[in-house]
Amino acid sequence: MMPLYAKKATAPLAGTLTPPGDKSISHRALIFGGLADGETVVEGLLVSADTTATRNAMVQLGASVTDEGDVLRIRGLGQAGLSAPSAPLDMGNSGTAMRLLAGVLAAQSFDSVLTGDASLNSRPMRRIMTPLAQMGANVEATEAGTAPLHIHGNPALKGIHYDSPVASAQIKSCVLLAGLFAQGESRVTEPRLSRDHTERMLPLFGVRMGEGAALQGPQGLTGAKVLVPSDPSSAAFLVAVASLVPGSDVTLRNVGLNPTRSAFFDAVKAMGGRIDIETVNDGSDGLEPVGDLRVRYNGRLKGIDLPPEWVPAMIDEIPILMALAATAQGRTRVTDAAELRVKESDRLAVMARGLECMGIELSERPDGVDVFGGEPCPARVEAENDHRCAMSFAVLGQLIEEGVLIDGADYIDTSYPGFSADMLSIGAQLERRDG
Ligand SMILES: O=C(O)C1=C[C@@H](OP(=O)(O)O)[C@@H](O)[C@H](O)C1
Ligand SMILES: C=C(OP(=O)(O)O)C(=O)O
Repeated sequence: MMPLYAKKATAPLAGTLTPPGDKSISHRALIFGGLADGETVVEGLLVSADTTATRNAMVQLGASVTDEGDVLRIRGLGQAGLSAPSAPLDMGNSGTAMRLLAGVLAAQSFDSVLTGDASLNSRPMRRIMTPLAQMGANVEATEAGTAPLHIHGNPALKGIHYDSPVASAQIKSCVLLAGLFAQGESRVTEPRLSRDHTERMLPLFGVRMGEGAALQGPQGLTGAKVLVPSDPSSAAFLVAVASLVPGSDVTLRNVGLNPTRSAFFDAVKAMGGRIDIETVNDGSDGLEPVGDLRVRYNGRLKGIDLPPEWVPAMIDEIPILMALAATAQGRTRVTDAAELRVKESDRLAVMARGLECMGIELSERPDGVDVFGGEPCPARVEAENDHRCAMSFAVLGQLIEEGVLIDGADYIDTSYPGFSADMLSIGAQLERRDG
């Protein structure tokens, strides 16, 4: 595909829109629905390359999934109902799809293979192989600990208490999913709380959870109705662009505000941005908290020291935070964010190189970065097929008269297929253009 070209917005951005469905919740709805007895109905599912990989995998394992307008219906297979896939399961670009399904497949009575694209097949998988092995699973990876994963199913897993060295919802969910099939309790603790969608959603499917991330196995799921809110990680780009372009006033509807996901909005406010939130659901019913966000330009942002305890709750928003930091007054410091180096790309490095091309001063450390805000200048940058880096550069381009040309921007569809359309609808300047 041609590079993406983003250039200075000619007028304040304005409008109201509903960002796409939450990717994390959509993956879980597809997997849990496929495992459940009976029918699951999903409203607001994200349809993107990543979630399509999960959907296809569930179908290869025997589930039936049908679309009815905006509603998705999954006829689940029940606890013992999955069948052996006749080919490797291709998870594309999606770490979540691979790591969550590995937990399910480790406990089956058949063997399976999980693979992905070049990015996914270079991401670390020992982080799930270690706890799965402790449960009695047999998963083989390459010598580097990467996919393809050859999973020799073992229906006689045993529950464990896993004290994860990393705050990771993918590790936590992998263990809990395997735990649904295992004998005894499975419990995961982590250095900081990662997104808790699995813990919130399993009870919807009739699973009895223990305190925190814990459950007693074996337990089956029953079909449920899932309402998927808009993805705060996708909304983040719109919040950012409205906070950067003078005079902007943009409203985002139905955005997920789970506290384990919403720290980016706090960071924007700490930088001086203006976000007014109208609560739609405060989450006291145990479901996902949701609200409408009105974002208004509020002057030039200022740099902050990002509190390290906020990082897990905005783990996918660090690239767009770095883009904001590039134009803010003063220094922004990010620490305790080494996880960024093992996402779809080394996000700290890809963002740092791109911002440097735009003339921004910064210094990188193994676990973070200092960005010294300035005036980004026209440049050609490389997003290395990382959707979030590509969208972050496109947001920053809205401040640059002669624009920024973004190579490696073809993977935006993994999380936000409507990104360009949504940006254009509020007045941003974006197009595909010949290099
Ligand atoms: O569980 C999930 O849905 C996700 C967890 C996070 O990954 P880690 O668990 O590796 O932190 C996040 O980066 C990813 O986009 C989605
Ligand atoms: C890290 C991400 O996703 P995943 O780990 O599922 O590939 C992301 O969407 O930013």
